[in-house]
Amino acid sequence: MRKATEDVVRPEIVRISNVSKRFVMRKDNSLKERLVTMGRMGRRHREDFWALKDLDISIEAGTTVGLIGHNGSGKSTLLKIIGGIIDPTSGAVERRGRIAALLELGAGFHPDLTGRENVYLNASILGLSRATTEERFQDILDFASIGDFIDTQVKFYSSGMYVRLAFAVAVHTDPDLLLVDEVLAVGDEAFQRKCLDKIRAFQKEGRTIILVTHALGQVTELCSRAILLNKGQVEYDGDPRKAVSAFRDILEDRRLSDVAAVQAHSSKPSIPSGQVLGATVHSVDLQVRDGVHPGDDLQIDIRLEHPEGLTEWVCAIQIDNAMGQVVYGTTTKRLGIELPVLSGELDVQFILRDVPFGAGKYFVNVSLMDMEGIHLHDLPQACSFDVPDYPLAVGTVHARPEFSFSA
Ligand SMILES: Nc1ncnc2c1ncn2[C@@H]1O[C@H](COP(=O)(O)OP(=O)(O)OP(=O)(O)O)[C@@H](O)[C@H]1O
Repeated sequence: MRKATEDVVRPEIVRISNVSKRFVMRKDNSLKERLVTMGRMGRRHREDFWALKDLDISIEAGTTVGLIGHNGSGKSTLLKIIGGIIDPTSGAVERRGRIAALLELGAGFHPDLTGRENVYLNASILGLSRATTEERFQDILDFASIGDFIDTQVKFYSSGMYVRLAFAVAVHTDPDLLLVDEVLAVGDEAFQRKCLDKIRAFQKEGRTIILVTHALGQVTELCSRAILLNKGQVEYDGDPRKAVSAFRDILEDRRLSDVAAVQAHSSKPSIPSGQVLGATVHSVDLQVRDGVHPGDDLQIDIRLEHPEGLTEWVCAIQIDNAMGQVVYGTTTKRLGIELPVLSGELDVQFILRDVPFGAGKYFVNVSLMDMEGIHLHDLPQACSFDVPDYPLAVGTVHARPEFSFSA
């Protein structure tokens, strides 16, 4: 087995020079338009789309690089270009060593062949001799753990079984460079853990891994470098934590403009039922620098209005993390608060003591409800706050870790 190359100058394993990729999009017009333009189809219905623009990236051997970015930012296209599955429209890609690629499901295996036949076919495409494949076959089978399905045609496999076998073959072909595109998300948790262990073993052996993932925790945990793509260009390249935080900023900008668009299109209720006009959130201790820190008291100021007077009502807050999962919620009803009549505008405040949020971005949603819990008006993502990185742990909950052992 190879040794990690920690203190050696690392050679370049991939060089991407001035790479751009154009796709031609066919615009489907209505049947009427198609009939009218019949015989003159072609260019009028085709549109160039640049999935990647002028990329210059150099990847050193022995590093683990995460490619992140929102849907359609070009991550898979870049990975396919690195793997030589597709060619760039312009620019050059140089690579060294043996490559194993786990790209989209369905690529690489022949549906009519059995798992066993596909292992031999796939291994030979990846450069392994038949004798070596035979030697490693049992290991591949053990890793995939798909049992008797190995002699079934792969067209009958579930997506999980498929990815198990594909990953097992890829990691047993002794690759210098392993490319993994999101496919790991398909397997069950136990298998994902097994794959992550294998990736860690590869790292120790000094192999290079390029990973496309939407699991941002994986990026900060596994990668030594992360590249953030945005509209086919490199937005950030370097420290994984900084890349993830820059990505969250992009996500927030998109979210806010989506929310603004929804609000602009949603018509006001015809019967006046009250409104949440706005909300702000900040740490009660205004001395506190950037963001909200674990242990701070969080203050949410909300402005509500009702034109005619609402006698029995409830104000609710819900805090979501950047993945849209609810992490906290409460209402004035739960707190047993008797509210005054809501007539005209009114400011209310929630103070959450001693908040234990883990690093990341959080969104505050505010609702005005009646006593039965019927929503009279919602203001989703009314405001947001950031909790800075905590080097000792990841996750939505903050807790100070301590560790001890006894022999
Ligand atoms: N074969 C193709 N023909 C036309 N357009 C394509 C093709 N492959 C990708 N695209 C377009 O290129 C853009 C980048 O796609 P790509 O799959 O690389 O994005 P991604 O960042 O991997 O997205 P996701 O996170 O959704 O997987 C998208 O707008 C996509 O529609």
